[in-house]
Amino acid sequence: MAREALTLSNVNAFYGDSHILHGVGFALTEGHVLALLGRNGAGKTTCISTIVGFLTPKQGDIRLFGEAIGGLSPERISRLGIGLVPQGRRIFPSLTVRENLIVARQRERATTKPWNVERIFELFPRLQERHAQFAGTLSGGEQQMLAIGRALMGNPRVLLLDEPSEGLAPLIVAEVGRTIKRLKEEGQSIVLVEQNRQLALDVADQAVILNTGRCVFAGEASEVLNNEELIAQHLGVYHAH
Ligand SMILES: Nc1ncnc2c1ncn2[C@@H]1O[C@H](COP(=O)(O)OP(=O)(O)OP(=O)(O)O)[C@@H](O)[C@H]1O
Repeated sequence: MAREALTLSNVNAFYGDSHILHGVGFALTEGHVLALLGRNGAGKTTCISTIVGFLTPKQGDIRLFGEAIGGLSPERISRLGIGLVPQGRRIFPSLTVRENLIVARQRERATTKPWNVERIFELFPRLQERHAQFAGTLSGGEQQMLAIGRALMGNPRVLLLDEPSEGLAPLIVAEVGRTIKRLKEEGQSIVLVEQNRQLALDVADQAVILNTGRCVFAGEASEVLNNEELIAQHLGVYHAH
């Protein structure tokens, strides 16, 4: 039976006195892609920050394959197997592509097929071509590939992607979509935060919608795709280009 890779139950999180997440709960099934959707300010990034330990939940439970991780340090959580591709990519601009990957390496977890620089270059041949180039000189799409590669170097059991398509041209966005599908084929469990609803629902199995810090939907991604009412109420209008 499929296991729960990441489970949030009744998570409440604050920035100072501002109560941002109100009883958020959902479960990512192992090997699935879960699209975390919602308008600007709905609490998606706050949710990611709470999972990775940048923010301590005031209440609630967060589990990685059954092990409680809520409130642990970001370093611990990362070592236990949560990988993050942060919003805005955050690569090291003055290190080369290869160096960016090498510094992201972590002590190997017992996995059947650990990631290494060679495997990342197989996944992204473009990065191999540019391996000696300073990362700051890469295009936005290449930087996004590098950010994903850096997260994979930690052999995450769950990979969190925060708005990977942000600021990228449509052709590159499609490539990001193909990358996510390929990682899923390899069994990677993924939480995908996206403003680009079409991309997210195209690759996702599951979907969760946040509205002002509350979960207003959790179910199959296909249930959201054609649910005009749900979309109008919680996601606004999306203009496909
Ligand atoms: N550091 C902070 N201090 C105080 N309030 C914050 C902080 N960061 C975010 N917020 C507030 O928390 C709420 C949720 O923001 P969050 O960034 O999680 O939303 P989001 O769904 O990720 O939206 P976006 O797509 O704009 O990133 C917003 O009302 C925002 O103003």
